Amino acid sequence: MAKRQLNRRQEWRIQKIQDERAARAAKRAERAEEDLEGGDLGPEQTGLVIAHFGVTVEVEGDDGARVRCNLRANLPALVTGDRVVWRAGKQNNGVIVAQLPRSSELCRPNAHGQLKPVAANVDQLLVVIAPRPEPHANLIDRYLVAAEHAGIPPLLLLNKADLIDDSNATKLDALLTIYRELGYPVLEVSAHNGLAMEQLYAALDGHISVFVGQSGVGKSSLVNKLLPGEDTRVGDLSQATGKGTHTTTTARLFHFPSGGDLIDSPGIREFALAHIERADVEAGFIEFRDLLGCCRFRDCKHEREPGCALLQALENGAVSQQRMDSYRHILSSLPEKTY
Ligand SMILES: Nc1nc2c(ncn2[C@@H]2O[C@H](COP(=O)(O)OP(=O)(O)OP(=O)(O)O)[C@@H](O)[C@H]2O)c(=O)[nH]1
Ligand SMILES: [Zn+2]
Repeated sequence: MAKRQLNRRQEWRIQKIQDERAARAAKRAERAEEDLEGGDLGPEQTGLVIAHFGVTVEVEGDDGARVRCNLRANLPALVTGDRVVWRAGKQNNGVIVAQLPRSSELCRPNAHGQLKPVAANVDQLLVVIAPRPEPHANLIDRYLVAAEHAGIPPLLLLNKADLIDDSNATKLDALLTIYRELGYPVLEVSAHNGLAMEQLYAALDGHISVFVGQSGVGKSSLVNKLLPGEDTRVGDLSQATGKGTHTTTTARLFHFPSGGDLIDSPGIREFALAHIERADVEAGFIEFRDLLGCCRFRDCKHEREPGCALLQALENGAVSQQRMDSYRHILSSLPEKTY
């Protein structure tokens, strides 16, 4: 009973905080609208959301200047990477007046299990692997399925190429060959000795990329090398409020000096399969696509059914055993209801 009361009280306090926040946001939006009507704002211009902090976002104008903006009341939630139309205010502030269409959305379930976009317009997913920790094909495949599902082209980045030796070269090569044959680009680099960094710069140039991959493969090392002098762990809430630095977990967009952008946050690095359903997994294995719908039974689960097009492809080598194992492993890890 005591526990329940405590929970209710906590719920009430959370609700109160949320209500107050919403009221403050509405007030700000109202003021922004007043400013608009008063003609106090500059002309409409386009910009890029480089970070968002609750109800305000940091926008980079096309001239590179960064401005903290409120959102006009009728706008949907914006995320890092969104392109917007905005108007500058008088004190390094501004108002977003429109959101431009997104080319892609990276979504993750929030604390309540609802799927929410966390980054927009990402057009390259770098799946980082390394000789150590040893890569797991089914984890790579999870990222590839997630990338296919989101419509974001993936690139496999083998970091720590300096650790390739006689003990692991054959196995790594066999693994990477599967992906190369499927048509996925593969790049071998080393954050430590700088191997193939020029090729990495070229691969990043002109794209908005995100890095994903298991812990310890060297994502931070790569990001630090690509963004020298930039503290990627720190948000800059402070600049506008003057209240000291504030480490944030919100996604943030960075410009690589060599060209291209990165959107990064701890949450994005964990982007994987939480929200994906059976049909998406099938479609996410690109070599299955032409075969889907060709099985004798419409509801074929590709286990041991006669006339199964996937099993046939496995037998004749068009589908590799490793990818089939991965597919089954991923399916078995999905929540029951989606199976
Ligand atoms: N030999 C070698 N070691 C590397 C290389 N890149 C990173 N490392 C090392 O690998 C370890 C893990 O690197 P991190 O950059 O922290 O890896 P991460 O993927 O960011 O890990 P999480 O933050 O846990 O997700 C560190 O000890 C790095 O020094 C590389 O190219 N070669
Ligand atoms: Zn089948």
